[in-house]
Amino acid sequence: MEFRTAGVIGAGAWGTALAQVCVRAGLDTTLQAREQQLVETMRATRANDLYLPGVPLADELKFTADLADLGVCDVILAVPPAQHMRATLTAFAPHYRAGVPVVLCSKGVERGTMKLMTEVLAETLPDAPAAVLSGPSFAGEVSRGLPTAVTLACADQALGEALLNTLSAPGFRPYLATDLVGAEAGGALKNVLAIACGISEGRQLGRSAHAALITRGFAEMTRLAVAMGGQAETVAGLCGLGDLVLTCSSPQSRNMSLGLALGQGQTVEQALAGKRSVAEGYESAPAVRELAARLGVEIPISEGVAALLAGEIDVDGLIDGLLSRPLKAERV
Ligand SMILES: NC(=O)C1=CN([C@@H]2O[C@H](COP(=O)(O)OP(=O)(O)OC[C@H]3O[C@@H](n4cnc5c(N)ncnc54)[C@H](O)[C@@H]3O)[C@@H](O)[C@H]2O)C=CC1
Ligand SMILES: O=C(CO)COP(=O)(O)O
Repeated sequence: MEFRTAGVIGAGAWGTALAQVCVRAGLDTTLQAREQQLVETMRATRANDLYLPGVPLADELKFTADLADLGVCDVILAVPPAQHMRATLTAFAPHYRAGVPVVLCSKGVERGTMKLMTEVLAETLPDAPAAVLSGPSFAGEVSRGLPTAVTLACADQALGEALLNTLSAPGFRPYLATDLVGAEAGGALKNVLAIACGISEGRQLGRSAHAALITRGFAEMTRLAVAMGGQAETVAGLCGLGDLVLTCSSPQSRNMSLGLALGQGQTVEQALAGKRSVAEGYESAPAVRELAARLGVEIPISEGVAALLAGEIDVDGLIDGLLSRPLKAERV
């Protein structure tokens, strides 16, 4: 299996950064943006000023607004916000070539259906071999070539190995896994938990609270992932713990910075006002909450964040609720 050409769907910050990685990996790469104007600007300025300002884009990178142009690619990376994955893949379906692997790079759970991106893929492109790419990776850092390591999950070992070789690039080191559900659960949950860490930071609750939140957040991430059919070992890797630590530790994270604003007293509307970029934790929180309830899994931190975002409680209510839970044995 050899892949020479890559098509990246979605020219937000992460799609753009991954397109840079593909070029660095030696792939002939086309980045698709839904905004025609952005395509023209990127062609003219070699920069994505809308979603990833200040990063010079590789000379070899090609741009298009037309999904049909990706129909010839050997591998597809799907990077729209999770809530738009279904519509995006449905629009791509007429151009999809059977057998071409689709690497899902978005982090979230679909609202309403509570489905993971692999399930959305199976319903929109039923014949597409799936992989999930997820891990600690801020677009701004990766696009500049700063190093990181991520999880690449694929159920088919041979395809997984081929994708691993295809997508590894200087400074970008994927590790192979077979557990797609675990990889997806980690990426979706860490965004909700990062909002909680941001709130703690905004309220100046201290480093101890921060560490306690990450640790108990990891416990609930593991519980939910396992109940969904994933493996605890996967969640303990880059796509779970790794990404949780990153996202909870830096205001570079859109999710953590949303929490910071809430902790500092802004309303949800104020904190999101004028934002062009997506905070997936905000988008996925209701679905994560519903999923956990359906599976009978306790996720008190994420549940509290979902309740706060839904306007059911305020920040004090969230903190009091977490600190007044019954005392119990420490376990996952
Ligand atoms: N930014 C980052 O550092 C990372 C982001 N991700 C994930 O990548 C996914 C995409 O995030 P970003 O690239 O950061 O997005 P972004 O926040 O930079 O940009 C928003 C994107 O949403 C697209 N969009 C808006 N409305 C749309 C619609 N109706 N249909 C389809 N697309 C629409 C825009 O065209 C744009 O590409 C998310 O799931 C995110 O969690 C994963 C790893 C790192
Ligand atoms: O997923 C990310 C880093 O791995 C990006 O996090 P944010 O979406 O919170 O910015």
